Amino acid sequence: MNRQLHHKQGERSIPVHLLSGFLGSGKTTLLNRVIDYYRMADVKAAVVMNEIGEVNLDGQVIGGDVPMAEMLSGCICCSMSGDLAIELKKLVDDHRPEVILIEATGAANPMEIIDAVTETSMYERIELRSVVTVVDGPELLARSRRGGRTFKLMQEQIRCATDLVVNKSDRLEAEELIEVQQLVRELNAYAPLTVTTRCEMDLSPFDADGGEPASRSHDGHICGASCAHEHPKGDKAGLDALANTAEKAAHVHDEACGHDHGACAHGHGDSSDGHVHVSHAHVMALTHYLDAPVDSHAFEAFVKGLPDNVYRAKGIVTLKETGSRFLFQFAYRELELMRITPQGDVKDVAVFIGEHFDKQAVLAGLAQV
Ligand SMILES: Nc1nc2c(ncn2[C@@H]2O[C@H](COP(=O)(O)OP(=O)(O)OP(=O)(O)O)[C@@H](O)[C@H]2O)c(=O)[nH]1
Repeated sequence: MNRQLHHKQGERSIPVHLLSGFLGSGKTTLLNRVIDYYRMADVKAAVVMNEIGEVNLDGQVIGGDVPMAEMLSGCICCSMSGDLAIELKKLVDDHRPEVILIEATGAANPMEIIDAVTETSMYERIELRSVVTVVDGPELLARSRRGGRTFKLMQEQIRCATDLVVNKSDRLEAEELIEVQQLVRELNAYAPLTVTTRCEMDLSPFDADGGEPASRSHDGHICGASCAHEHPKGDKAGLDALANTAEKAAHVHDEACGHDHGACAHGHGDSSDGHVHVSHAHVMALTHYLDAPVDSHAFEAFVKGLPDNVYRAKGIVTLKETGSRFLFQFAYRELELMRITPQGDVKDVAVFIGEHFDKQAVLAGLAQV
């Protein structure tokens, strides 16, 4: 059934694009490009930013002209999915945007967010148009060799995409790039796939008035307009079993919505409580406010020496040498500094994200810079 019928005849739904992808894969880089694209086309966009840490650092690089809802200190895919509905409604009521972009935390399972957005679309004039998953090419390759929970989460994010962006191709050899594409294709054979460096790509999938609503087919695959294909059931043996597990926990949605939830053929974690959910509780964040400028060399050495299980760090620091302020980004052992003039009253801060790392050791290291 046409979901637009939930709303007054003739009233257009606001397209929502969800940006998914693991921590540091390039979601904010893509978000910036898309916002610029909308600016040039004079399309009024609004953004929902979600960060695991207590501060919205990514929001610092987005211009102040874009209405933004911030959801901090948690992950919208679980504890905050109710809040997402409220934030979406508020954005629509207060700003009447023509398009909404949601950047999920890199630890988010897109399925839960997809559910929250589609639920909201039943009473608000919004419509999930695409789920764009940015894949960190080198990281996916490395994780595929090691396995583990983080690799599982990355697989979820790939499976649920309507559009796939294999990013950081500059850090892959030609044969590695082929391997990454094969890996991605095994997980999601349907979504259009673009290989990028710094998410440089054709942005027409984000056109505000183009495309069909993203919808979930019977086999759980979510597809958009560009997805003109048959959806074979159980294209991988293991997926059937996982889909069955998901089915058990499916809360069948209001009939009018035209689809039942939980039928997505993707692997989840525990389902002991009957609620199937991939566990990313192993991902933890440390937010620390800095009360003094840092020495640039000592800071660089500290960040580069962070333990391997801290796989993402970002923040704002003031450099002792010049007194200027920088946004720092550390993803997969690469550090980048960008000079900024923070908007509003923003303190110097460092956020570290990783798996079971020793917070005290990180703080002790930071105290030395
Ligand atoms: N080498 C390389 N670095 C990239 C590329 N794309 C993004 N980066 C860098 O990777 C880091 C993380 O990029 P972001 O766009 O902030 O990633 P994100 O997915 O928003 O990160 P989280 O919000 O922490 O999940 C930044 O330092 C980017 O400049 C790329 O194609 N190649």
